[in-house]
Amino acid sequence: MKTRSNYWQLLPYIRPQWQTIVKGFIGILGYVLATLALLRYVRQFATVFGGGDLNAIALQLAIIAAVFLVRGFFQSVQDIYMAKAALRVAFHLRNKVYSHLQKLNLSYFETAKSGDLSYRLTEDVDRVGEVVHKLFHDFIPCVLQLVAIPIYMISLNWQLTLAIIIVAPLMGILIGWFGERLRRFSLKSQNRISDLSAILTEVVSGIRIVQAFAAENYETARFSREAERTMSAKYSVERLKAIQIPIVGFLEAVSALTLLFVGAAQIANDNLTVAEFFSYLTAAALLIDPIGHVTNNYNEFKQGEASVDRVFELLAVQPTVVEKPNALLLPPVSGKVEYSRVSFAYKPGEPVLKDISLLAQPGEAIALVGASGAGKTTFVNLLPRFYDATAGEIFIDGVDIRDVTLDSLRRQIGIVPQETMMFSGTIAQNIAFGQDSFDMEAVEKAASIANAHQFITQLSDGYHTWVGERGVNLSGGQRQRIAIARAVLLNPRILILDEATSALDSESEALVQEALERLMEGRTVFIIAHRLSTVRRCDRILVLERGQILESGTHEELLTLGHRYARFYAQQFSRSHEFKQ
Ligand SMILES: Nc1ncnc2c1ncn2[C@@H]1O[C@H](COP(=O)(O)OP(=O)(O)OP(=O)(O)O)[C@@H](O)[C@H]1O
Repeated sequence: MKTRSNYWQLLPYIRPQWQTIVKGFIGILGYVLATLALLRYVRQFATVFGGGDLNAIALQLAIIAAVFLVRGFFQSVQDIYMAKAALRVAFHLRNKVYSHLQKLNLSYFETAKSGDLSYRLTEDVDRVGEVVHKLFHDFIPCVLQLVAIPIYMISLNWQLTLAIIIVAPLMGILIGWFGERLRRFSLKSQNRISDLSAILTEVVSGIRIVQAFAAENYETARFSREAERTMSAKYSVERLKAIQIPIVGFLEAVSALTLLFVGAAQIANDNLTVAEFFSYLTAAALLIDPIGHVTNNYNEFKQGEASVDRVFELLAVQPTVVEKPNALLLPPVSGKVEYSRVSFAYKPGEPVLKDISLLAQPGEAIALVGASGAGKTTFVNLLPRFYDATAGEIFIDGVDIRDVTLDSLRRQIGIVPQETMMFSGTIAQNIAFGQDSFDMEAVEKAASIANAHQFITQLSDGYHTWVGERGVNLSGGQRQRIAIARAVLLNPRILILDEATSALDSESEALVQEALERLMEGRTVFIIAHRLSTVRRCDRILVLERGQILESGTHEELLTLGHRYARFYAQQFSRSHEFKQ
């Protein structure tokens, strides 16, 4: 059970804004003092009101107008600084969540829904910001007024004040009761919207599959079911609010009527003058607004708590692959890679790699072949520490990869994936991905080596052509060559290549092959190979089966051996048009 609200976790984000908050508080203080001054001048005005001295009345009204002006000024000060502080809290929180997200492991993203994550980073963080804003800009000033104004009222006439506050505890209990329910309903509603947005993201990214399977109606029905759930969750929130507001309003009205009655009785008993009652009524009227705000704020805080929970839930997810506190920088390596009795399991008790040992010399190209699910991807994913081996060690140039910083390790390993992801930006920025500033000449050179220069220069804006979302569409072969250019520019000693399975047209294929060969030259390469031409060219071929190295040797050696690889070759490579020699 939750004992402490997650709101407390916002403190480290609020604290650095203290200077701005103090300025805002000066505004609040000025505002409350001006409100009290207003009550005083209303009382003075009430004494001259019935006297017929128009000059005196005009003077009092002018003073009241001036006090209003001053009060308005302080209100602006408070609004400006508190808004600034709250927006900055949301800004830092959002950045923190985003950078935290980047450090989480692949395993997290394999199960997380991207729509849900983006909702947490946008809507939820916004709502947290709004809550902080409400707290400083609305709640605290209102609470101050709710303290200051009643003190003034008590000093004027305590019997009257007592009449008002009799209903207050009842209201408090009611507000609390409603608030807790609102929080629960809101959490449900928020989760529903998140689910909805997850479906949307899923379908947008997989629209080709949806259309190819003619699953539009199925997806529309699924979305509609989810949307209906979202609607009823929201409806529960609104219905609760709709019940709460009139109940609280009724209690307010009862207090006002009681006040009128007790006021009349006090005047009849000569305990109160009419002017005092005038001022008293103004004070009571000034209380209505803050009471309403505090009620609403309380609801919003309860609703916001759901967002705070969701944001901090994400921040609480710990990466499983972590750097040692005293991790060293991996010095430039020559590219010797050693797997020493490495085992790995995604789920305990279900090993995917079993006791694998391997020594790759600098510059050696190693092809990994094997049936789908044999563990090839898992094997290469251990090297940049996307996952950590469950048992055994991996060394690069004799250094255990768990002893060095992730950054220095990953910078020395280039990866060319099967599907190249383009990020929104220019072609040049995509080639120099992850670098703030880069040398254009080097980018062009890398593109030339990757056989990409020519097609890039033919694009409308050359290297400055926008790609990624809402950018130009590149063909599969062009994307692969961009990925190769990325790796060339990084110039790592170690390379991981995941060969694309989909066939390219023969011209494109030849360009990619040539680019890959240039890229591989002089580097230690692990390549998940699907094409025979690649496999044959490698120094060593590892045949993986059920997480173990079944055979190892050159193409010729393995063919002569006549076991698994030879069968594999006969079954797959010889008959597949993709595996051209
Ligand atoms: N994130 C994961 N969580 C749980 N199991 C996984 C995960 N990724 C892969 N596996 C399982 O681990 C085994 C090895 O998968 P891996 O992707 O390494 O094989 P592969 O040889 O690269 O296959 P393919 O050629 O199809 O990509 C498979 O049984 C797969 O289902």
